[in-house]
Amino acid sequence: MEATIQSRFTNQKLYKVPTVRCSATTGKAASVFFPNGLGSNRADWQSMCAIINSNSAGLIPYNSSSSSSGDNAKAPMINGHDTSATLDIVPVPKLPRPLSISDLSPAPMHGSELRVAYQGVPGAYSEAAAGKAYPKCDAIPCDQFEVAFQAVELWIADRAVLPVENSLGGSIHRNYDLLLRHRLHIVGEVQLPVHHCLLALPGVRKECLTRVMSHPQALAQCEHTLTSLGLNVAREAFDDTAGAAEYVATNGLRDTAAIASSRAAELYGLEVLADGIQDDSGNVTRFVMLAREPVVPRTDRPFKTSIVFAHNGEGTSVLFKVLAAFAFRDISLTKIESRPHRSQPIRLVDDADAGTAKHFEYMFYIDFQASLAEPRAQNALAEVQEYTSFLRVLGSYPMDMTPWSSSSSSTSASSSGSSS
Ligand SMILES: O=C(O)C(=O)C[C@]1(C(=O)O)C=C[C@@H](O)C=C1
Repeated sequence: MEATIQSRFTNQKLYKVPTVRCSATTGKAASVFFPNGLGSNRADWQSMCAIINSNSAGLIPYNSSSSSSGDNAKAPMINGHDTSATLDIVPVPKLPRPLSISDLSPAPMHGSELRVAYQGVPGAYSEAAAGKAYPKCDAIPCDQFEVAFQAVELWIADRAVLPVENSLGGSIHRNYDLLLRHRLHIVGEVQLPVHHCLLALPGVRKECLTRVMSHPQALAQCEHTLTSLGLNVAREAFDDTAGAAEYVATNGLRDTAAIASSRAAELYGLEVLADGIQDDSGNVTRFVMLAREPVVPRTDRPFKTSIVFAHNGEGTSVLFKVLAAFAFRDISLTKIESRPHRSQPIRLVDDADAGTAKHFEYMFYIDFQASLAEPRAQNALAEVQEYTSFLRVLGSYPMDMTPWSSSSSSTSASSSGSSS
């Protein structure tokens, strides 16, 4: 398991192919027991989560031996551009280097501040989200989502803050899949207004640009604006927005712009060619906070609960029954997402006359607006369990109730009041 994509000494990306190895699913059924009336103390709650997680762990173990493609990697030659042709190299200040898989030895770093892992380099929106969730935290950059999960599991970090959905681009599927494969608990959420800028080296004009680099979500969030700015540029995916800015700066690329935050422009010495280039001024990304221990659910403030379940191929009726279990108890759903069932992606149905039908199998993720301390939520889940072959509670946590303001800066670190 090796992933050297960042030089330890120069803070510059080298981009050998990352080889993160993640788990596969086994597909065995698991059961979950919901006592009628959950105890209110931490011990009860933790033992309940342990039951849930031991069941889900049996179904979908996390191990590091099977393969996955990992996050994007890049070679120094991109779309025929020789990135070694460095012209005006802007001096980039020494910033914390993102954690790599190779850094993940379980030696805890002790300190008084909460250590919060995020994916990306300083200046990424995820760093701002970490600051919003935990205002005085020590934010730890990680080069992949997977590494942020492992940093918490191995006690290198106390929390991870990871994006799960964006108002324009939709769900960040990789993190849904990783939530299932790891055993961390969702302990909170923050919603971050995302305000993108077009950044280039000082003196570069828009007309000189042939390429724009950024995180795929950021490229998608600015698609129409790029066209309306008259930019006829190739879009190039990068691991994170600030990483793209750093790459443009350290390689002196005068034909390439990055889409990133104004903080990234300051950090990497780039100029803002255009400000607020997201296609919708209300562009917002929702992040979840992850921890090794769950929070004790409460009823004195708005809570959300996130679950994931699978069923044994009885068509749409199961989904209907699950939704009804919430609807009849007046519990609002705030999100529903489906992902391929990794251990059983396809179900074959033989029909003597018509041949073999191939149905896709899914994992369903649901967020609902209730605390697991509420009997109506416990009863709904007890009912859901009857219809499903696998059920796991990912977390029951305080909702982000920050007053909505689409214009507030994504890089300001105001408290959401939802820290756990
Ligand atoms: O690249 C970054 O700066 C990130 O923090 C990642 C990310 C994402 O994954 O969606 C976060 C917020 C924005 O939606 C764009 C990119």
